[in-house]
Amino acid sequence: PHTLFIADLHLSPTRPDITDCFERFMQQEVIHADALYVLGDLFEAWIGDDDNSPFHQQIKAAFSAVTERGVPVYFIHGNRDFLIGQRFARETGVTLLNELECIDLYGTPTLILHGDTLCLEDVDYQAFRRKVHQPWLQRLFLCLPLTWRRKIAAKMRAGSANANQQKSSTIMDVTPQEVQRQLDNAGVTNMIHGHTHRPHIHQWHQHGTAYQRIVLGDWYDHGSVLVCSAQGCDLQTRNFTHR
Ligand SMILES: O=C(CCCCNC(=O)Nc1ccc(S(=O)(=O)N2CCN(c3cc(Cl)cc(C(F)(F)F)c3)CC2)cc1)NO
Ligand SMILES: [Mn+2]
Repeated sequence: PHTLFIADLHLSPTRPDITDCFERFMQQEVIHADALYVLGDLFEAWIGDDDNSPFHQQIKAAFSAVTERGVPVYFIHGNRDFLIGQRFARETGVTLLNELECIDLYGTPTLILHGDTLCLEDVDYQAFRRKVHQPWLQRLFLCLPLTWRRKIAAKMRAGSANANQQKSSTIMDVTPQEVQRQLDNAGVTNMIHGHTHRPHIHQWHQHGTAYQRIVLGDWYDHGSVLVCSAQGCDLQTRNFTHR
């Protein structure tokens, strides 16, 4: 019995190699798991559940195949796919979670989140996030014709790509004080998140207590999967096949 965690796949029609690896992972591994948690940035972009392209249908079918076999799949929004909604959940059987959740991981209470809310030094991003998380703006955006949303999204992805290149790598990492604050606020000692694309199992002590923070890796040039069981957690890679 084991539980699987992935994040930051940034699935897009331009990267069929990532999609192939993801589909193989779903068909061969997730069907045998207790559960799968997707901790955000599953997609490189998401402009509404009504964007029903063949690519989106392909990914949705991969989720339906495992949820219909009784394997629960949970999703936490990332900074890219924050507009994934109830229609996607209904069509795939995926359960949407809040941005911060505490789960019982084989007896260890564990805080799970995407991780972008831990990066307090990236003030531009935090301002962007506050803006696009306003319910009225989300409702307005989702009312626009898909063609308009596609144009706006293309501009914004170009914008965030070049903004990211200019940021120093440290501001793109988590703020340690915020990590500790979130753990102590929840009263737990274990955390799993993605977003920073810096896979690692961090372990430290604070006032005589042992803490652990597991960061999931992105799927840019190979898959990254966290396999957790009663025996503990193991951060693993999955190779892409040559196409
Ligand atoms: O990625 C990283 C590094 C950190 C990068 C941070 N930057 C980042 O995430 N940027 C970004 C995220 C999503 C997209 S998008 O294409 O999916 N899409 C664009 C249009 N969206 C929208 C929604 C609303 Cl409510 C309102 C509007 C409005 F009002 F502007 F029109 C637009 C919906 C989402 C484009 C860029 N780490 O993993
Ligand atoms: Mn992210």
